[in-house]
Amino acid sequence: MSLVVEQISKKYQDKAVLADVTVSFEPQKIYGLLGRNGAGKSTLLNIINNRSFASAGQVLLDGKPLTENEKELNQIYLMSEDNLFPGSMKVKDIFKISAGLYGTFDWEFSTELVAAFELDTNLKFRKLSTGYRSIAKLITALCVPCDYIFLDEPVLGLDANYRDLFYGYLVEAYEKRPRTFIVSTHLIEEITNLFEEVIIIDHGKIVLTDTVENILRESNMISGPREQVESFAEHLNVVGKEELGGLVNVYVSGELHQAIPENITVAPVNLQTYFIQLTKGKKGI
Ligand SMILES: Nc1ncnc2c1ncn2[C@@H]1O[C@H](COP(=O)(O)OP(=O)(O)OP(=O)(O)O)[C@@H](O)[C@H]1O
Repeated sequence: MSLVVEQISKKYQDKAVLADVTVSFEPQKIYGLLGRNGAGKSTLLNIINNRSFASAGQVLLDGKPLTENEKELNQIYLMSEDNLFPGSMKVKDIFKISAGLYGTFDWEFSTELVAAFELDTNLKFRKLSTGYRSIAKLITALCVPCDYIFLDEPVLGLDANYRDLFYGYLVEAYEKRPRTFIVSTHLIEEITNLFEEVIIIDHGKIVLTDTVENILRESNMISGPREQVESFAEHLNVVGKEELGGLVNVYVSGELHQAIPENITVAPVNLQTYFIQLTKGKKGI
C-alpha cells in the first residue's frame, strides 16, 4: 500500500498556497512534516484527507484516486485543529462514534491512554482545556484502525510532561501495529528522534525530503574568518549563512571531501538548526 500526492496545487482566489507538490508516503514509516507558519502544511493535509479540494493534482492510494473511493478514504485519518464532532459530545461518545465510523477501535489502548493522561471521558468536548482537547483527539487518532495517520500539530497546548508521554505512546502505538504516521509540528528538536523521514515545505513547495539520518550526517556548520570560510565553502552546497563581525558561520549540506584548514571549525548541526537555515528566506511562490 502506498499513498502518493501527485502535483498538487492550491490557490485561494489568486493566491497560490501550494505549488506542484509531489510526495509519497510509504507504509509503516514515521514522517515529520515541517514548515514555517503559513507554509501550507495544514492545506496539504486537508487536501490529502479530502477535507479540502486541490486546484490541480491528485492523491492516490495504491494507484486509485482517494476522492473516488470511500473504502480507501477509510484507510486514512487526520487529527487536526478542526473539531469534527459537536462540542456538546462527551469524549467517550467521540470514541464510540469513531469506532463505528472506522469499523474497530483499540479500546484496550484507549483505556491505558485515558488513565495515563488522566482524561475524564465523561466530560463534554467543549469543557476540556486546550491541552485536553488535543489529548482526546490524540487518543482517538492512536486507536482508530487506519494505516495512514496524519497528526497536524498534535501537541498543541500539551505541557512538557504530556508531550513526553505522547512521544512515548506514539512509538508504542507504532511498535504494536506498524503503520504510517505523518506528524506536522513546530517542536522539531524534541521529536526528531521519532522521525525516520522528514518533508520540509516552504512557501507552498517541497524543499526537502530525506531521511533524518542522511540530513544529520550531511549537514555541517563551518565557522571562521570570512575569507577562509567562503573559499572553503565555494564548491559546497550552502544552505544558510550568518555573520558576526568578521566571523561567519556557513551551513552546508553534502560531503566535505577536503581537508579542514587550521583556522576553520566544522561542527554537526541538528535538524532544527538545519530547518531554520533552509527556510529563513522570504521568497514566495
Ligand atoms: N480558507 C482560506 N482562504 C484563504 N487563504 C487561506 C485559507 N486557508 C489557508 N489559507 C492560506 O494558505 C496559506 C497556508 O496555510 P496553512 O494553514 O496551510 O499553513 P501551515 O503551514 O499549516 O501554517 P501554521 O504552521 O501556521 O499552522 C496561508 O498563507 C493561509 O493564510
